[in-house]
Amino acid sequence: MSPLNLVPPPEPLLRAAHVTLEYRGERGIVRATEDVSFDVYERDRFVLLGPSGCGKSTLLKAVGGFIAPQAGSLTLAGKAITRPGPDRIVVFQEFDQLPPWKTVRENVMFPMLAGGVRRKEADQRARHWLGKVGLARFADAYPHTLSGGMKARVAIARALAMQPAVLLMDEPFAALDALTRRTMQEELQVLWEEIGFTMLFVTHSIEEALVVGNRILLLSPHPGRVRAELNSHQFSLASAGSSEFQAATQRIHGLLFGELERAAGGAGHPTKAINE
Ligand SMILES: Nc1ncnc2c1ncn2[C@@H]1O[C@H](COP(=O)(O)OP(=O)(O)OP(=O)(O)O)[C@@H](O)[C@H]1O
Repeated sequence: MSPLNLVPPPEPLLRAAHVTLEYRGERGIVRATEDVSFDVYERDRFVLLGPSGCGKSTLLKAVGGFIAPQAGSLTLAGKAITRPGPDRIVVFQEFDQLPPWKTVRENVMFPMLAGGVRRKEADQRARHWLGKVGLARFADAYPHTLSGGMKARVAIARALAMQPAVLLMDEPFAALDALTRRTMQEELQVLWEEIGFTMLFVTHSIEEALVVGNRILLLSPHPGRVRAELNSHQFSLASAGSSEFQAATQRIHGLLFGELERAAGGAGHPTKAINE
């Protein structure tokens, strides 16, 4: 034992190390992110925040195993990510990803059955998770009869029923009206408190990042590079109107856009590091 009796820090569940991502098409190479590094630990609600086009979705796709980095590496529990897998399930904002000819319960069962889970167990797990998101009564309804918020809940139930190591969420609430969006953020928080899953959440809304996340990675405009990383566990929907919340919003805005606004002659906020 070392004389200082130091406890080694926990290993990250998900590690992005110097990740550069590119698209190669007929019109040449588009660099989406450059040299991006971050660590996600178990039970983190880790948010990728940045302006449109900074490569947030591309990073999520790479973590999902749909595209490979040009440089750097992505590892989950120490193993290189090389392909999609049931340990990383993505929830998108296009809820019409729910096949309309399947009932809500069949929609939740579908990926489990495709992954080899027996029908009886898939059915039990679907009912369990639909109960968790408050949709037990709608198990036999068809998606077109549901509101946008209810479809979002089905997508979340379907993802969590797969028991992924990391839940990947790509602007899942962006298409919802403001009130429903807030409700969904709150429900996600309640689910997380109850279950304690690990989540990687993409958004370009500063307020959403502060409410949903416990840690936020700020990315620069295209191509996305890391601007800063900060803790945000002290914020929730309840604190959204507070002066502390407003101050954090302003500071993040400055970190994200300060240089751009100064370059454009605007009243930008100074880019100072956040060391919380
Ligand atoms: N399939 C593709 N082929 C070529 N370029 C792409 C492709 N998908 C995205 N890009 C480009 O890669 C860059 C990053 O895109 P990405 O969608 O990851 O950004 P984002 O931060 O998620 O943006 P938004 O918030 O608008 O969704 C952009 O310049 C985009 O035009």
